[in-house]
Amino acid sequence: MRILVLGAGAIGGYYGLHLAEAGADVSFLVRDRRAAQLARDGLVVASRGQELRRPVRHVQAGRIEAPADLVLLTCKAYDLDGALDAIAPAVGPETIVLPLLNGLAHFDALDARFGAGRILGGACYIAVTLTPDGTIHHASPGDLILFGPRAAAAPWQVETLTTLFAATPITARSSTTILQDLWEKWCMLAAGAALTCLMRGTVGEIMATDAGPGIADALISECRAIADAHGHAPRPPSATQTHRMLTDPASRWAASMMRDIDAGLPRLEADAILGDLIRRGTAAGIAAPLLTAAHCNLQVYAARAANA
Ligand SMILES: NC(=O)C1=CN([C@@H]2O[C@H](COP(=O)(O)OP(=O)(O)OC[C@H]3O[C@@H](n4cnc5c(N)ncnc54)[C@H](OP(=O)(O)O)[C@@H]3O)[C@@H](O)[C@H]2O)C=CC1
Ligand SMILES: CC(C)(CO)C(=O)C(=O)O
Repeated sequence: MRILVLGAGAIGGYYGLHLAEAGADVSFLVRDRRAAQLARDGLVVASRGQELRRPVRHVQAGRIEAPADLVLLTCKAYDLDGALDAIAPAVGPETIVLPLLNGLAHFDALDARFGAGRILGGACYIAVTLTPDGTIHHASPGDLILFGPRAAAAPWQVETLTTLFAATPITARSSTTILQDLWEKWCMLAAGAALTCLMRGTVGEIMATDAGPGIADALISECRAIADAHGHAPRPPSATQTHRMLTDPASRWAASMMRDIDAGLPRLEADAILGDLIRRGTAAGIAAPLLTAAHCNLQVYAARAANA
């Protein structure tokens, strides 16, 4: 199976490297700066106390010669339009696209461009960061990836990808409930990103304040109400896990959007993760005042960064 990974960033690089290590036919579609890094150093992942480094095949936009069987789409939400232009020559009649972005906002653009039938759903539970030197740091104990068809039967690529992941150390599962999985991940992430970005701290730091635990509960409830209104209320294991994760007094976790703020990145995925959820709430008649305050806060951050 020919796999094209759009982006050799944190997510694309981590999963793509492990697939390549396991012998899969993987190429990375990258831009100039990353192409130079890959040519010089190979793809480098620091994970579980080990450094993995290997040369990888990479290609730049305009140089794609044949369709891929599977495209892994791993850009940030704010780069989606350019990324869709870049992968278009690799999407032939039989190609399947697996986006691994957070949230659900990307599906409208993907479905309109390539047709909903060929767009899988995918969600990752992992904390990985690409540093300026090109190394991908894996900071979470786990690396779960879920993927599956959103409506129709699974195409052959799903089974092949499952087999390929089985030859890696990654925890990977094909799912028959990927839309529900995506909503559960989104609820957890939106509540966690709103909490940690609004307060600019880790969950543990926030739990040590007077109002922190109540605000965490209220954010979880806002996300749940919106998901419920769309028929996707988090199931009990996810609800329990989210509550535990976002109220743990000993936790040093903050959402990746908060890590992006700490790193001074000028662009955030606030609209895809919070704005889109708030709009879906509004459409269903559900107010989300705390999510809205967090989104406003992040819009001010982005405006300041853009004007700096
Ligand atoms: N990091 C994490 O722990 C997790 C991230 N996610 C989600 O995964 C998605 C990806 O995040 P992440 O991997 O962290 O982001 P990164 O910024 O680390 O990687 C994204 C990569 O996409 C590349 N890219 C964007 N547009 C193009 C293009 N047109 N052509 C080629 N390459 C392109 C960027 O390249 P360039 O270097 O040229 O800008 C960048 O290297 C996000 O939606 C995020 O929310 C989900 C779970 C966990
Ligand atoms: C899985 C999780 C919550 C890991 O930090 C994430 O997706 C993020 O922070 O963006």
